[in-house]
Amino acid sequence: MTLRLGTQQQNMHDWLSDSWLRSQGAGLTETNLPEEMKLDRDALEDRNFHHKQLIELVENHALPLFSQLMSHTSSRLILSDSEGYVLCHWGVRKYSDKLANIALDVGVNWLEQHKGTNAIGTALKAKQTISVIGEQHFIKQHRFMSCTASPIFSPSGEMIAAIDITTEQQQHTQQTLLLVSSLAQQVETALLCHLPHSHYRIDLAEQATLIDSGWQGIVIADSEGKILGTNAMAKKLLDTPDLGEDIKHYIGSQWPQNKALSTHRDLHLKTQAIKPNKTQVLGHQVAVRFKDPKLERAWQQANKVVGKCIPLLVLGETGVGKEQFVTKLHSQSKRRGHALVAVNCASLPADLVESELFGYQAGAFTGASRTGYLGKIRQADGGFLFLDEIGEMPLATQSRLLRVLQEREVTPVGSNRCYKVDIQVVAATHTDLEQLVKDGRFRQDLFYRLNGLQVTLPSLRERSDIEGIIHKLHRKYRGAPQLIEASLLANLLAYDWPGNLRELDNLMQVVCLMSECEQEVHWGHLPDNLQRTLAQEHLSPCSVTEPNDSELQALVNSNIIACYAQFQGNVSQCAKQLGISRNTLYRKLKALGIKS
Ligand SMILES: Nc1ncnc2c1ncn2[C@@H]1O[C@H](COP(=O)(O)OP(=O)(O)OP(=O)(O)O)[C@@H](O)[C@H]1O
Repeated sequence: MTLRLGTQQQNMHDWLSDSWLRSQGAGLTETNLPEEMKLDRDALEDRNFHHKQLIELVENHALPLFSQLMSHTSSRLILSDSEGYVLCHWGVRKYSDKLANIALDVGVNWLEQHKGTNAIGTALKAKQTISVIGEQHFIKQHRFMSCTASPIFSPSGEMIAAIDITTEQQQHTQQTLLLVSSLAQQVETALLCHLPHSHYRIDLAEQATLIDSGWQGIVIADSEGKILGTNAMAKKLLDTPDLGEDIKHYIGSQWPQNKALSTHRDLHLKTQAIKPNKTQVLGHQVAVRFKDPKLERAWQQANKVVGKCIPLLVLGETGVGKEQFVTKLHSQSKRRGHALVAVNCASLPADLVESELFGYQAGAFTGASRTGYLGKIRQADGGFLFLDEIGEMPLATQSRLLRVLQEREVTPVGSNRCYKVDIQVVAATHTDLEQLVKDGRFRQDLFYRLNGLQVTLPSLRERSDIEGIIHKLHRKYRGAPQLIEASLLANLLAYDWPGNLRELDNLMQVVCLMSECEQEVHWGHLPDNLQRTLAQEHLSPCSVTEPNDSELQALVNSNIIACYAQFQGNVSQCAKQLGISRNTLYRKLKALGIKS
């Protein structure tokens, strides 16, 4: 705590004047709103993906407390990465619009050199919790707000992010400083507990009353008692133990004891077993990324082949997220330092396909640029060539592409020189390529070339994590915390989603806009067409009682009701117990008149 709050109180004027000097040194002026440095959508998605686990931990460990204490005020909780890019923010929507006017928005960089003295940038620079109140902001237009930010450190001590609370100036209190430090600490503790192979958490303090205070020391150990990580307080109490050392050297050979609470020398100890967690971190990698087993299998398989440069063919209905899947693969691969060049084979003009893909020599044809053109394949050298909608590629181009894939070299249009390329080819389509081959519209030899490994991404209706996705998108688009009406949720879960993630994403964006400032999203917020579709399904004869075997059906119904009661309304557990899908269970419950 002392470390985190640092010396802001004592050296108030030093840090502030230093920061103002740095702002001036960066060429900023107080009266001009600086030009913003903003990530494009894809780059922001990549960063958010990279920090997926951190964002989840902030949502689970910092957001609830923030919402409880601050959600009624004009305030926002903001998370930036260590490079100052805002990744996410939560809180009152109205205030978010006001902050968007000064570009305190996702994807924008708030380092001091871009925005002058401000809590996020200055806390990242100073590596400690900083409050920048009203007039202390360097830029005049920022002075209506007060911000407090604290850096977040990974278990290995690397600064990975900053968490910030921004309020209207008059609403800023000293407690905010304490709150933000505490939120950062909660997230750091959660990161510690998610270390791979973590098995035991040992809390320690000099006084028993401090054990559960949030300011205790924490040591994480594996199943054999080897230390995997510690927080700053544990480092202090145990005199900086080495990672990999046996915890017994520090807290006695009796450990672990049968009882959770114990003492050793002057320390009070509490030992707990950590439940294996699905999202434990492996460096920057997340061991399990997708909750849906089919998608997770596709992801694991795809990762294996892209490491080996084997062509990957990604299949799936339109809107299932094929492009995003490939973007993520690229960002996790060894080739991420090189380009991901996407070619939409459906929208390539037929007469330009060749020059687009293979490039051309200067002056190769009328209208060609004087300097020539490298072409998509050579642009992708060292990286990924993503051939989207491959089923739409004209036959003539298919044979040239085949040659490139076989020879791994390109001859630009109008040239007789070959250029070697090193590319990872990934193709995607929502069409049935094998059928196209049978119909003679797709070359069989090219199909086999592209089909090193084939993965099929599941449609949204097949996915077991659809409820989680609905809530994730709801969190993404809503302003303040908000509920989803249970019957609406049940219907969304039972819907077929022909447009898959694209349709769900658009819908959640619309309903969040329609339900702005309301506490609950309900039917009335749905667009008319979807209301009609869902209502038809709702009224459709989802009969619970089979007419010719009513006794048996009554038994089935009472079994469903008993099971539902036994699991206290937990649909997932109940469906598992009954051996039916969650969607089927929702339909059955609806037909039984039970609100789930
Ligand atoms: N994991 C995800 N979570 C939420 N929304 C997503 C996710 N993946 C994709 N989407 C949404 O679905 C839209 C479609 O994604 P994407 O373009 O990757 O699908 P696709 O399968 O390539 O579609 P098509 O076959 O039509 O080209 C995206 O713009 C995004 O809005």
